[in-house]
Amino acid sequence: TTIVGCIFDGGVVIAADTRATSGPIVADKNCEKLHYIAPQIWCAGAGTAADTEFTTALISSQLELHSLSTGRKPRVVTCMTMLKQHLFRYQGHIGAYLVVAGVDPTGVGLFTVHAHGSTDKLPYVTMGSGSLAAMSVFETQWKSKMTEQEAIDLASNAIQAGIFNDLGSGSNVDVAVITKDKTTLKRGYIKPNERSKKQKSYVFKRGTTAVLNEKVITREEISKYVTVHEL
Ligand SMILES: CCOc1ccc(-c2cc(C(=O)Nc3ccc(S(=O)(=O)NC(C)=O)cc3)c3ccccc3n2)cc1
Repeated sequence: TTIVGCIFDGGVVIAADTRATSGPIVADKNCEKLHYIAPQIWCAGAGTAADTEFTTALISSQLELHSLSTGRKPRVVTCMTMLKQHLFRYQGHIGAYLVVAGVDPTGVGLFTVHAHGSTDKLPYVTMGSGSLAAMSVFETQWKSKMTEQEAIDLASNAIQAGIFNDLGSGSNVDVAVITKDKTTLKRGYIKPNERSKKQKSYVFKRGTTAVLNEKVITREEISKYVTVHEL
C-alpha cells in the first residue's frame, strides 16, 4: 500500500493506490483506501483492510455524535485524537496506519496516525509499504503554497512511485481533494496499468488438443474413496 497527503494553498489532497494483497497474492486490483469521516474530513488507510475500514467508520460515527452534542463542525485534530486514543488502547494490535486530512473552522489539517497510537502533523506525509518511494517524490518536488492542481499532480506522482517501485502497491491512483468550499473524490484518477485489448481471440475449437486416453470410473468405484451423498 502507498498512501499520501499533501497540503496546498486553500486545502489538502490525499491519495492512495488500489492494490490489496494477501501475502504475495493480489487479492483485489481496485480496492478503496480513501475513507469518508465527515463532509470535509477524509482518511487514507494502510495496513489490515478490515482494521482501517472499521476504525475509520467507528471514529466517523463518534465524531458525528460529538459534532451534534457540541453543535459545531467536526475538527481534523479531534478526529486524529479519537483515532490515536483508540489505537493506543489496543497497543498496535489494530493494524491501521492512517493519513487524516481535512478542512475545519480552524483551517487545514493533515496528520498521520500509526497503529501504536503515535501521530505527526506535517505539510506532506506518506505511509504504507510504498511510503519510502512516495516520500522520495515529496522530498524532491514539494514546495509551499502549491495550487490545487499542482498538489494533485504531486500526490498522484508520489502514489505512482509506490505503484511502480513497491510490489505491495499497484493498479490505480485514487485522489480526494478537500477545500473549505467542496470535497471531491476522484476514484481511478489515474489508471496506469490498464490491460490493452487482446491481439486476437484465444478461443480454440474442440479437438485442438489431442485426447491421449480416457478412463470411465463407475459410482461404485468412486464410493471407495468418496462418501457420495444423494441430494
Ligand atoms: C513500536 C512501534 O514501532 C513502529 C514504529 C513505526 C512504524 C512505522 C510504520 C510505517 C508504515 O506505514 N508501515 C506500514 C507498512 C506496510 C503497510 S501495508 O499496508 O502496505 N502492508 C501491510 C501488510 O500492512 C502498512 C503500514 C511508517 C510509514 C512511514 C513513516 C514511518 C512509519 N513508521 C511501525 C512500527
